[in-house]
Amino acid sequence: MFGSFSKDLGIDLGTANTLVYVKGKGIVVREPSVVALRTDTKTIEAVGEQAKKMIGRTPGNIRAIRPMKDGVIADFDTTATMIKYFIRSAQKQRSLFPKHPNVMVCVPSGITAVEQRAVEDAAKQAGAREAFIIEEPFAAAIGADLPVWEPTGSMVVDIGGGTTEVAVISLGGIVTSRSIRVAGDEMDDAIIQYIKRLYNLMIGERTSEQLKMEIGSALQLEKPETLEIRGRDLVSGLPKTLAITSDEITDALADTINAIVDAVKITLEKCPPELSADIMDRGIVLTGGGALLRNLDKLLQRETGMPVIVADNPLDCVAIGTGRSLENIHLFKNRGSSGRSKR
Ligand SMILES: Nc1ncnc2c1ncn2[C@@H]1O[C@H](COP(=O)(O)OP(=O)(O)OP(=O)(O)O)[C@@H](O)[C@H]1O
Repeated sequence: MFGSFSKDLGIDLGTANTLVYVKGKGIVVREPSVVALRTDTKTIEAVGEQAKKMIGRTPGNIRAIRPMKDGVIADFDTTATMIKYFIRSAQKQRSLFPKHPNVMVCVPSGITAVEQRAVEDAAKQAGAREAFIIEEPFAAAIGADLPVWEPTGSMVVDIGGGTTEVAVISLGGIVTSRSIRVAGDEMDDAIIQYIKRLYNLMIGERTSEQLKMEIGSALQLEKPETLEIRGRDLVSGLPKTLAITSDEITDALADTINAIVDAVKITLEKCPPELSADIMDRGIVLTGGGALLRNLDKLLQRETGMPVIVADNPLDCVAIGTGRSLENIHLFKNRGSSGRSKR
């Protein structure tokens, strides 16, 4: 019955990026989770990379939206359209695809049963034969090669765009977890607010993300760096160029990063002692794009006293784990969604 899953799809439906994984082929689609809608005709103008380019640059009749923004499905129809588009993109790349593959979709662990059902329905509407759900930290742990099915504790911290998911996993289940709606997007917002407050300069989301990625750091750098950015002066209303330092970005990100550190500490406090000992041996593993923020591992190590490791290819762990979980699809059939919290 479960003969070949090579053509089934794993979808990491992220708030920032959506990745599609095909077994034996790897990641075949990697695009921003953005949809551009025409407000007058209510039609889709663009999806993915094309739509992301439109953020902050649309005329009145086009709206670029991120349907998954805060880790929840803000808009069901748009999410369904987006899933459909990504499944089609994957199918286009492999002409041998069946029309109706099984689809495993990865969702934030904080979503409600209703939202979970909405994702399953969206995948079915998009042509999936059967749709399965896997929780994000569980998929991240599989993708980071952690021994999730064994009787040993593994801790994963997945810092994405909309949510940070912290989970302790053992024997195929989430023992304890915490999902907070504080992650990369919140960091970008914090930078926007900081620059506005300090310099009366309004910058866009893309510029603040660039500052975070290029000169951002959780701890001050030994050799501070600077980046020139452009924005709109709120006093004169005119465009202005400004050099921002890495120390300023560290300052701007402090509150957001503290919230992530607190989520990790609280999860550790709730962790059964035997599993804490396993985590002490193996270390806390960071995944998701936020794991790439410089020195976040060092800061977490200092704050928790635990070893902290950034996974290889942190941006891909969830998609890889979602895809690999298709190999154990029978477990998902029997149990509903595997990795479901035992809380
Ligand atoms: N080098 C970097 N430094 C800091 N942040 C980064 C870096 N590269 C990517 N990011 C951030 O990582 C986030 C995207 O990560 P990822 O693709 O794992 O999220 P997602 O899976 O789409 O979101 P979620 O897990 O909330 O559903 C974005 O906020 C992006 O700005």
